[in-house]
Amino acid sequence: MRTGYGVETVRAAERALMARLPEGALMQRAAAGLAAACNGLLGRTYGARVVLLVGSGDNGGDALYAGARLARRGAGVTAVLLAPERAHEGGLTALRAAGGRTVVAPGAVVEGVAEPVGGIIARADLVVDGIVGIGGKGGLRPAAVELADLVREAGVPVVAVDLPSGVEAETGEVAGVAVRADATVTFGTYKPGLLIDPAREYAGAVRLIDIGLGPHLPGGALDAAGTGSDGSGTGRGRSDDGSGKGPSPSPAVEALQHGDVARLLPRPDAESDKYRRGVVGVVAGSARYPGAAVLAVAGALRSGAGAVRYAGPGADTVIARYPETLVSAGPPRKAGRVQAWVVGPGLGDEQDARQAVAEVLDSDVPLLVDADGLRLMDLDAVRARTAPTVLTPHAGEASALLGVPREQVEGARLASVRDLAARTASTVLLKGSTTLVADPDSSVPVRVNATGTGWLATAGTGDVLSGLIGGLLAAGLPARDAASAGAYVHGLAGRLAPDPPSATNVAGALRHAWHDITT
Ligand SMILES: NC(=O)C1=CN([C@@H]2O[C@H](COP(=O)(O)OP(=O)(O)OC[C@H]3O[C@@H](n4cnc5c(N)ncnc54)[C@H](OP(=O)(O)O)[C@@H]3O)[C@@H](O)[C@H]2O)[C@@H](O)CC1
Ligand SMILES: Nc1ncnc2c1ncn2[C@@H]1O[C@H](COP(=O)(O)OP(=O)(O)O)[C@@H](O)[C@H]1O
Ligand SMILES: [K+]
Repeated sequence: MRTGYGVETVRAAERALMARLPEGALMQRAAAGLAAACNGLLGRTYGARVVLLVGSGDNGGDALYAGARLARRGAGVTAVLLAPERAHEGGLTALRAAGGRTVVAPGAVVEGVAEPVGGIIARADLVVDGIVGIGGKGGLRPAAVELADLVREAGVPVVAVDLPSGVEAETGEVAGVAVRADATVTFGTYKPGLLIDPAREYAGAVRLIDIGLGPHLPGGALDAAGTGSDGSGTGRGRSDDGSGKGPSPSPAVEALQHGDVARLLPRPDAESDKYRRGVVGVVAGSARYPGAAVLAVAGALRSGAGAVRYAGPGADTVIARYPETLVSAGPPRKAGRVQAWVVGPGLGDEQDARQAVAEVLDSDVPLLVDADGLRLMDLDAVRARTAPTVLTPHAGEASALLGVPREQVEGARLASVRDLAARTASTVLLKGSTTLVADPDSSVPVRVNATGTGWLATAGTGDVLSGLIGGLLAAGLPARDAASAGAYVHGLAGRLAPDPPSATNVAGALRHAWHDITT
């Protein structure tokens, strides 16, 4: 499990750890990791030109100490100071002692000493972005924007310290200009912003440096380095430092990894039969969109469920393509017993479709609602359900349900998915470049899936996903696990399918993804 913690939680863990370490030790660990990553990126440090962008906080301090280390290995290091009088003192001293030099940023609020730095940045072999880290608030200030613009125009390689400056650590939102990094070296734990778009895109390749924070984070998680997260996300907090600030008792976000998904996927045993393995019912497709029925069934057939029932007008098309499906042309209530329903892909909006959605909403088994089903469902009926409900909107569908513009959902994906889950009392999977899965209980970490690829943005892949997750629900997975494991397998299938894949190819590649995960 990869976990991302919010800023208050990180700070509480940092305080608890710092209380046990000599002054400055933590920053030295961070700087050592950062310098090692820079050495790796530079290839040859001796003689390289390195430019540090240095803000007034500890993020700038990390950059300065790392710069000192690079200077001692023969790099020519120049620190561009955004606030010369407030830059980290120890870091400045270390850099100067190592032979590094400092210049004042053009927009810095000091009189008469600013130097043009555009040329220095343009000639750099590497820029280290230490403008601001987890202490950042709101969009970058004008002087920082000016530096970010210079870096973008220069097109030189950039390493961000802890976070790309300008992105929101807590949410993954980006208000205005932010630094675009090729790599981000982050300390102690991932931050949600490093895992969620649009911020994730600014971070480039993220490297986590273990600075000993893990045991002080709730749940004792140590992230991808893999030395301690129990993956339960229950997070009995050990981070309480007595400050009374009350950090969240669990990670804000978590991302399943191969091993986690392998443990979740159903596996038949000696006692299994097709009913015990779960029967999933698919209500999808219409005269207008018959293909959606086939694609949703294709996903369900590769979900590990014991059987797939199809109910609706696409029965003949489905049986012709997949003879193993149990089909009926009537309404869902006449289809026979199922352990979970999938409703919505390509359903259209005729009266029959409306009725079918109402019927499955009324059922007492887990239910996934997608696509047209999201438009046709009655929200009060959704909230009144006793069995788990999973909604799988893309940003457009989520915006309609929330009554906000689509851009607002795309810019604030974490807040949107949480809001929708709370409002609908459902597990919500928000599709897109990073798929998010939120539980109706807001204290439960949001799952982030990053296995996808832009190639998945093609018609019909969402239908395959619905069938797959529905099958996992029928097999008995809890809603959040079914949705996040389904997104993981589906994203991986998108990568394993030949480029450029169609939805049919993605469905076909599900078995390769499954095999890749479980063996
Ligand atoms: N936690 C850990 O375990 C460890 C943390 N470590 C490091 O410490 C970092 C956190 O340091 P931090 O707390 O000093 O905050 P930081 O990110 O430097 O920003 C504060 C400064 O930025 C300024 N500023 C604010 N918003 C701004 C904006 N929009 N645009 C421009 N400027 C803005 C703000 O100015 P002010 O509001 O005071 O005028 C203030 O001076 C963390 O990210 C990591 O790198 C590691 O060393 C070791 C382990
Ligand atoms: N840029 C992207 N990167 C990765 N995955 C994406 C991207 N855009 C869309 N996807 C994925 O593609 C699928 C598209 O689903 P959906 O929008 O419902 O399409 P359709 O309704 O045509 O089936 C979802 O799984 C979504 O997460
Ligand atoms: K930074």
